[in-house]
Amino acid sequence: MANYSLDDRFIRTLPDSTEVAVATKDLRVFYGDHEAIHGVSLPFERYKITALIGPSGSGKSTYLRSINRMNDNIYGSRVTGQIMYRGVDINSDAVDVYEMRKHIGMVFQRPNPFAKSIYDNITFALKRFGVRDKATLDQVVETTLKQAALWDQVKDKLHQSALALSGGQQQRLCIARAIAMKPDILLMDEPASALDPISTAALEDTMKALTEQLTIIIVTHNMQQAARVSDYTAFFYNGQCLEFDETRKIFTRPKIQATDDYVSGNFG
Ligand SMILES: Nc1ncnc2c1ncn2[C@@H]1O[C@H](COP(=O)(O)OP(=O)(O)OP(=O)(O)O)[C@@H](O)[C@H]1O
Repeated sequence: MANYSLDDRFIRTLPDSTEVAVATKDLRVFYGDHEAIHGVSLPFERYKITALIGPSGSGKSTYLRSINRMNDNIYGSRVTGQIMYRGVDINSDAVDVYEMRKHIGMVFQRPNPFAKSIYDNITFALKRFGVRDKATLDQVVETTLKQAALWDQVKDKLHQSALALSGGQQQRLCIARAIAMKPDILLMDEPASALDPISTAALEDTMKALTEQLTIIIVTHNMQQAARVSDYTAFFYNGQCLEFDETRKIFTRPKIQATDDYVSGNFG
């Protein structure tokens, strides 16, 4: 594999007028003594989709998970630096992590519905946060399933097990479940990796439609997908972000050799 210089970087600065949903500043993630993310500073524009790309092991998932502090759950991990959200550093000990995750939700690589009905999957967290009114819950179920492009397929079986749905349907249910909390930001870790092309296309349409109400940060190995859905792309290599720019620039005229080699398939 070519040995790329980690000093060779281009990180686009967004104009001051840009509304930034969340930004990391000098974010470092450690697993024990191993520093997996070496000081990444990136802004994520509100209501846009940003794709995180890069070779396996470059730190994309670690970085993504740190944004809503999922790394807190990993024994021995430590995160330093800032994660600025609405003027608050949510990497601070003072932050209520469960409350914060209502604003910054996550969808994982493998669909992980609860072993409950479709309806209960969507309403579970809302009920835990005290929403009891049936009409309100019914409304949330219908709205979120429509947003996730699943309503027509499941409206007559809302009380059947979510586990009986196909993989693509389960993933869209997990999106409906995540958006039921009305998050401001949705983190998606390779959400289409277990899906067929038709389900993937439906998922990408759903993502684009969701940008009317939220900001998406997605890890993907699929370059066509990054080019199709995202507004910005960040290229990760060896725990660093080497290039961050508008997606069309990353895929047509990247400024960094490593990015060029990666997006054109000449890497490694
Ligand atoms: N739970 C963990 N404990 C210890 N080390 C970890 C853990 N998760 C990831 N790492 C290490 O952190 C580094 C970055 O891994 P990460 O999974 O974030 O990369 P990635 O770019 O998302 O890879 P992939 O594309 O293969 O999913 C790797 O060296 C990996 O071995």
